[in-house]
Amino acid sequence: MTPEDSPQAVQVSDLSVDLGGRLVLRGIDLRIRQGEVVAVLGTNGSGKSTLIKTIVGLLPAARGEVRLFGTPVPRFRQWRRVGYVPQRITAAGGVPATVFEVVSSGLLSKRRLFSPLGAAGKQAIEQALEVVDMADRRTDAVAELSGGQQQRVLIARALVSDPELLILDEPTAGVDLASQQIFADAVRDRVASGTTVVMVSHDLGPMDALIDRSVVMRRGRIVYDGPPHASQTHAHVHHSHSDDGPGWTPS
Ligand SMILES: Nc1ncnc2c1ncn2[C@@H]1O[C@H](COP(=O)(O)OP(=O)(O)OP(=O)(O)O)[C@@H](O)[C@H]1O
Repeated sequence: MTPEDSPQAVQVSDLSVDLGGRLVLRGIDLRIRQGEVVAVLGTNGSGKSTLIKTIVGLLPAARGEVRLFGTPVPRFRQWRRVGYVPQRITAAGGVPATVFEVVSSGLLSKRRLFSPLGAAGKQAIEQALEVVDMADRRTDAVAELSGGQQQRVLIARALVSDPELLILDEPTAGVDLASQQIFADAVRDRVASGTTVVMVSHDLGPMDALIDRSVVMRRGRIVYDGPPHASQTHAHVHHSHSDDGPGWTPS
């Protein structure tokens, strides 16, 4: 089987997304094969998070479609195959929840709602908490954690179901270097067993070595898709903090 024939984890076809009457994504085509590790790069406001949210079904397509493992997202039900770490938000979302509860929500689609967690589930949660070094905080309220610690809890929630596809939107923003390294090691182990990774990042840090391919966005379009090192001139943009400025300043 040639790489072109291998199964697609993500297929984005002619995707346009409208937010508040503005076309934020325009005609995106992207195919990600199972086992690939893809970085999505680009300036602030270029549409990276919008693309990620549309891939996980949080935003509707105005035109075109997204398929996960061959199924159009509106009909996709196998969410346990997908782990998603959102761009930094408060993990608690205003609801009082402990670290353990938030991580256990990553297993919800694996078991029926309200059915008790089995021993295997508990063990998976403990392992995910160990990976992010939060096991000793398991009974603490997430709202009482620091921002970086909350992000580590979200990472544990995404890893706990051992998903085939990890979709990460700046997963380690605000996370210290030691924790970034621990997370990169956890992702490397999963990649070695065939997990597909799509990751938005402004600073790949220890993840850099894992990337097979980079996609660079600008103003809602893909302007580069290829080997990571050739993307450097496009992407190592020390950002103008606006996509309306004169454009990129390659470093
Ligand atoms: N709810 C919304 N309504 C209208 N426009 C929006 C909305 N959310 C985002 N946008 C706009 O869509 C564009 C893309 O935003 P997006 O968050 O996808 O960018 P990004 O590349 O992820 O940026 P960053 O690097 O800053 O996270 C921006 O111009 C933003 O202002």
